[in-house]
Amino acid sequence: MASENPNEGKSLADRITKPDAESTETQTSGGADTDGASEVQGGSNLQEPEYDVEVKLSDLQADPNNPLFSVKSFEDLGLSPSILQGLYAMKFLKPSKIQERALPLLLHNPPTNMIGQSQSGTGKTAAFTLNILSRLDLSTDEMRKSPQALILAPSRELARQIGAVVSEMGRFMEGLSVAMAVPTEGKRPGRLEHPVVCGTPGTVMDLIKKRILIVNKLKVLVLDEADNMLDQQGLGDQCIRVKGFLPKTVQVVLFSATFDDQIRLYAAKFAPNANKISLKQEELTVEGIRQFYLDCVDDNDKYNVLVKFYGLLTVASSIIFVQTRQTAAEIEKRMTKEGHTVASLTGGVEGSVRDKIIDEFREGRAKVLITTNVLARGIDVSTVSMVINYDIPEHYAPGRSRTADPQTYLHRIGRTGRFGRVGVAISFVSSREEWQMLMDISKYLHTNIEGVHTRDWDEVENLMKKIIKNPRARGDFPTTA
Ligand SMILES: Nc1ncnc2c1ncn2[C@@H]1O[C@H](COP(=O)(O)OP(=O)(O)OP(=O)(O)O)[C@@H](O)[C@H]1O
Repeated sequence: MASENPNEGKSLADRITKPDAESTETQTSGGADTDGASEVQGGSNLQEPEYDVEVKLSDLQADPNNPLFSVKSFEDLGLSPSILQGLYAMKFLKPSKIQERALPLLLHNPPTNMIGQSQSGTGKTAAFTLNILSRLDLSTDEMRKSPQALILAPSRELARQIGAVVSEMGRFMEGLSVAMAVPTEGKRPGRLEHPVVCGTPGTVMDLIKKRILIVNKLKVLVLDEADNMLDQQGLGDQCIRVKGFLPKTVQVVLFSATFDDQIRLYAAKFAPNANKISLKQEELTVEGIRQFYLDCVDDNDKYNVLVKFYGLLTVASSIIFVQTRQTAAEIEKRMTKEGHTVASLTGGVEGSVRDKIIDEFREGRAKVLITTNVLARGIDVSTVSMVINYDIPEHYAPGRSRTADPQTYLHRIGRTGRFGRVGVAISFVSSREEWQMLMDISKYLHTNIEGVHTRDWDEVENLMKKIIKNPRARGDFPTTA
């Protein structure tokens, strides 16, 4: 089907310099102390040395079995010169598979809804952002002040991260500005007069009701982490209410790394007649994330193992996921006492304090982030080379036997291994029940989670170091004896 994208066929303006390939607010809070699920943000710049990144990334993007593979270039996708300029400034040389597949469908006119699935860290943000930027009308002052695209995300951190990506990718587009719709301290000065608005559902709903956010010119609605947004009662209701205020013609775009069968049906109602890009169950995990589990004697022993682990390893950055805010606070206290610089961010923290904590981690001032599921999704910090599941992710079902939550596991471990990098995910197991939950996750994801013996810490150290040393996934990992 031929694309009717208005930018198609336009030649590149001379001023665009393509980099040389050779050189180159959370509303989620599950229970009293167990945070729901949400995500973080991230700058889009690769933080590894350029020569290393470029050479190896191009290998990955030439492999048809890799989620980063593509045959087309960004120019082939019919993007405008100013957008291409933004992409090249970010050192995006080639689209990933999801970008290459989704963009022609998203850009086609008349606009069609989309439900898109792709593994963690494979560039879904750019896929929906490029559609938004391509559809904006910034030709008049009035339009530059009219919200035309709305992006909803489950956490304050993820909303901020996406907002930053949109601004960066569109920085050569005259008249582009992005407004954040996340909880603020104090009163808002006035209307949100920006073509792109990015926020969390509760705040967005509130701003629409107060007529601070005027939505009658809205063309695109994106739900990032859509399964999570539609699945959680509070968030789902708010998303539906927000959509109810938007013009009927709005293009609804849903993206996530996971859509289980039930949510898929629901998503199809939220985004009717959508183009769909789906993954098979066995395609959900990315090759670069090596998964292990460590046996701990009991719940108390988990902390000893954690300290031992951090005593051995100096990894670039790592995230420790726990089930409750109390556990997060306890680990923070104890690790700080041991001399580690850690940051802890849970649903109990609010507003701009959250921004400070996540920025501290992003900028590498704190190398360890302790968090709950509130940051399980979307966070993009490329230096994260290790994720620890201090507690195995499980569904909150009081009074019933414990059941594993494979989707949350997948999102948590996906905070490492971003865009072809390698990473290690380690889950702590302190009972037979937890081991069974982990095996259920492994079966669900068709993935191998290897046991590591804590009897021989030298071996543990060597293994982790070998994996983390290699910045890109190449399929030649060392294996356990
Ligand atoms: N075409 C590209 N070339 C180079 N880097 C890219 C490209 N597309 C995206 N990236 C980088 O890859 C990283 C991961 O992208 P992104 O955060 O969009 O992943 P995602 O698919 O949304 O992951 P998640 O499911 O965890 O939310 C980001 O740092 C982004 O800047």
